[in-house]
Amino acid sequence: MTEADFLQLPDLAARSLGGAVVYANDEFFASRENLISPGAPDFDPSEFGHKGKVYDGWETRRRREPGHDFAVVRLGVPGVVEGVVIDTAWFTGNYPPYASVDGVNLEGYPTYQELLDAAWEPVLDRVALKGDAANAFVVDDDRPWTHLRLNIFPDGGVARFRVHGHARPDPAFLTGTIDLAALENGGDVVACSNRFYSSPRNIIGLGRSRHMGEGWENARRRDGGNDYVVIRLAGQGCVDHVEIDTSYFVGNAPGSARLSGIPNGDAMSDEPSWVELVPRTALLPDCRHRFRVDSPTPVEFVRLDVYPDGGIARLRVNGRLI
Ligand SMILES: NC(=O)NC(NC(N)=O)C(=O)[O-]
Repeated sequence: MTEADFLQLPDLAARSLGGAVVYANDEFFASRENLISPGAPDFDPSEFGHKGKVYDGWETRRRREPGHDFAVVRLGVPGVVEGVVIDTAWFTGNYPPYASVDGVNLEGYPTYQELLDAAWEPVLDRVALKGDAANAFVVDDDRPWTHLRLNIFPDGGVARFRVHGHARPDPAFLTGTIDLAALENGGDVVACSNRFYSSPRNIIGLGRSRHMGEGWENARRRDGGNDYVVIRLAGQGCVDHVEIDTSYFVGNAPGSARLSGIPNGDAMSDEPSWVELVPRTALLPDCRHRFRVDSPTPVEFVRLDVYPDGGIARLRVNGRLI
């Protein structure tokens, strides 16, 4: 996989997916939690605090003894890592010259002490970093991890740590009726007609959106066609009921929408065999719509068509894996 490819995959460490930075051996200058903050890091050249220059990142003190610094990240959902970004934005005279990444796959809810004592495995061997740069590295390892350890050599500051890959949720929690499309359950967006304002992946994220920017918003369409998003479900499943949520899309909700499924897994085929899950139905602005689905055919992909364009806050595809 190339850097361009892995950057398209979800960030498994993102706070919005339940990721957390659970430990750092030192965070004298700047807090470890900033590593997984959303968006690009801020920088105000005039801002100083009691401990020095304020950075939107994780920054350790200058080391005066041998060793190196590290931070431990719990992934929001366990997963296979295809690439990491160690972003040293704004760290120039104080970035770490080298970094490496280790992983561990632990059941349950390990304490930080259990994490420190865990048998970590190398995920990314020691690499050279550039200062003030989004250092991207492809990872070639198909083992799933629950936690990653970012090691910096010997010390310094990292603004953001992004962990791109495929979710591999615990199958023990994929029983009964679940949201087959949810990112946390292993669903993901595989195609989308237009992602001009915001990512279509938002519609399968955790929880409800809090404003328009947390949904999927395409551009105004001027060509007579319609916008769509295709989602690979957690696996083959029978759909019971769906939710199409236009919350916060008031002047820019779709006029109507349709949900179809593809049973054979060939979403990219020119002639997939479509199953109608929700026929084309008028939508209201700023409204959670729920629809019962009456189709016995299991599907592996769903396609949401919006007519002609417009924003969607969330799509929930509730059903049972077969
Ligand atoms: N100007 C700095 O950034 N200095 C120091 N860092 C902070 N945060 O003040 C340092 O030693 O790296």
